[in-house]
Amino acid sequence: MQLITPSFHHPLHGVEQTRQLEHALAQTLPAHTLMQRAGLTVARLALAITPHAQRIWIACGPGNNGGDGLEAAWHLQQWGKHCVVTWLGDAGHAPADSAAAHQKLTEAGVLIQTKAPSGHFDLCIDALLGIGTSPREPQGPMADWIRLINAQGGPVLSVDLPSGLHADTGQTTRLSVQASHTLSLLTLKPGLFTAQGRDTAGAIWFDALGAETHTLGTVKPLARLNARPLVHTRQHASHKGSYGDVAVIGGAAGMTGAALLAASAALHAGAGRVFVGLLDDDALKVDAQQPELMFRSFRSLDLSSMTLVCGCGGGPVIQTVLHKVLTSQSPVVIDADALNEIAKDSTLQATLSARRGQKLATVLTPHPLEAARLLAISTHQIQGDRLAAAQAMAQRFGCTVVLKGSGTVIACPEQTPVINITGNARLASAGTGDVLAGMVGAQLAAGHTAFDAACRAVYQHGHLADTWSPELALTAKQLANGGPSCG
Ligand SMILES: NC(=O)C1=CN([C@@H]2O[C@H](COP(=O)(O)OP(=O)(O)OC[C@H]3O[C@@H](n4cnc5c(N)ncnc54)[C@H](OP(=O)(O)O)[C@@H]3O)[C@@H](O)[C@H]2O)[C@@H](O)CC1
Ligand SMILES: Nc1ncnc2c1ncn2[C@@H]1O[C@H](COP(=O)(O)OP(=O)(O)O)[C@@H](O)[C@H]1O
Ligand SMILES: [K+]
Repeated sequence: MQLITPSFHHPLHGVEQTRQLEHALAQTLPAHTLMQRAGLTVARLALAITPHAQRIWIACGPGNNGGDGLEAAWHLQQWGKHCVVTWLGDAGHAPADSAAAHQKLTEAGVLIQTKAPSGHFDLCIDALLGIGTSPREPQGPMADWIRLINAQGGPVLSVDLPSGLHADTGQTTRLSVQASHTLSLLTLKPGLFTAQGRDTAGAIWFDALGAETHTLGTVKPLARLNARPLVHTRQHASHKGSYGDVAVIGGAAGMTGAALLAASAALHAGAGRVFVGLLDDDALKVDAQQPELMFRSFRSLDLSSMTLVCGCGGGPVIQTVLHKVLTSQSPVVIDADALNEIAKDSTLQATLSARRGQKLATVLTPHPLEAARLLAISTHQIQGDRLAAAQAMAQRFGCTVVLKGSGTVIACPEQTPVINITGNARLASAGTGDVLAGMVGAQLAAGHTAFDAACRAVYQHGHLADTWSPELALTAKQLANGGPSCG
């Protein structure tokens, strides 16, 4: 069993893949073994997180998630805990593993109740729903028990998934369990890490139930967790040309700041030289706070020799430069208003898609609303299945897509998508997206592929937020500078 941390690189399997693995593994083991292992590991974690808990409520649902709870209760009872077990199942109709667990617990003399318990519990174990969750709203006792678990206010350990959270998408029913810990069994599920997942699951633990890593590798995962990027030490005999040039194109009248943030971020993320092509003719010619940045008119930029970060603060006028940017042979990051203009224009969309045939590196960095415009669907639909939405955009435009938000998804045709778990809601502040675009630009300029550049930058962007001092405000400017202590 292990606690999942951002540096943990792991495949994420959805419901279908998890069932395939479960089936394959169960055939190699005596009956009920997987559920017995699940129950034991749940009981062990319960003990680890609340060693002094005496009164424990184990709320068990009608399926095999409930069976895991019954098995856990058996162990906790053996270890001297006062277990209050409630079950929504029916011994005559329960799945075979759960029915066996029910019989074992009954034979041990544990009372299994059907009514909601009263009083306070030192720990609630939520074994109501796992990967069998359907999107229908919980009703009756299931709904009452979820409310009661959430009202306890103490630690809640969810078995496999917080009840109500969908394993594949991270969507929840309106009523769902708010866990402080979740122990994901056999596989890690993508829904734990994106959309509502991170808010409902609490600390996420994983137990492979004895499955070997190579067994998990036999079924293609839906996604992977983003890995901490390797940091390469710079060769002594290198120079600024070794790290590439970035040109930020954007900053229409009144929106210079967004372009400056992206440029500053590219500079601090290691680009050799950073140019700024502002779209406002009356704009800055130099930034005294950041004299390293070189200001040029868009027309005078040699687009063929640099990585282009296009769109930050671009306004509608960005439309006038997009054809030239998209037909350049350079690596390109497309953000913000450039995405909105592409969404409106089928000719630009075709130009964008044509870059794939020329093997040109292209990264799109939409937030959910920009993604919705690109796919001509609603933000609600994007958020309803973020993995599928990022993959649809990557496929449609033939490039790498960074779908931002909690659990940013990075997708690219023919690659397993990646979910990033660094970062937190302190990033919900104006300009942090511009900073990310600049950071992706620096990684592209350093020579990484579009997918790797996106994965590296997204990880680092979130990591900065995770290690930010709690006493200090997180602003985009300081994020661009690499952190609050950096000026
Ligand atoms: N996979 C593995 O490797 C292993 C799996 N194990 C465990 O098994 C779990 C999967 O078990 P599972 O397939 O029986 O599904 P589960 O989550 O118990 O739910 C199904 C039941 O809930 C009901 N129900 C559904 N949605 C509902 C709603 N919204 N509101 C109300 N009710 C709803 C549904 O009713 P129905 O829709 O059929 O009417 C059905 O009765 C898995 O997560 C893990 O914990 C481990 O033991 C060993 C290894
Ligand atoms: N709640 C959150 N959790 C994690 N990351 C977040 C959260 N809110 C915002 N972010 C990150 O902050 C950045 C915001 O980007 P964006 O919405 O484009 O902002 P802006 O347009 O103001 O620059 C993205 O990288 C996004 O993933
Ligand atoms: K559960």
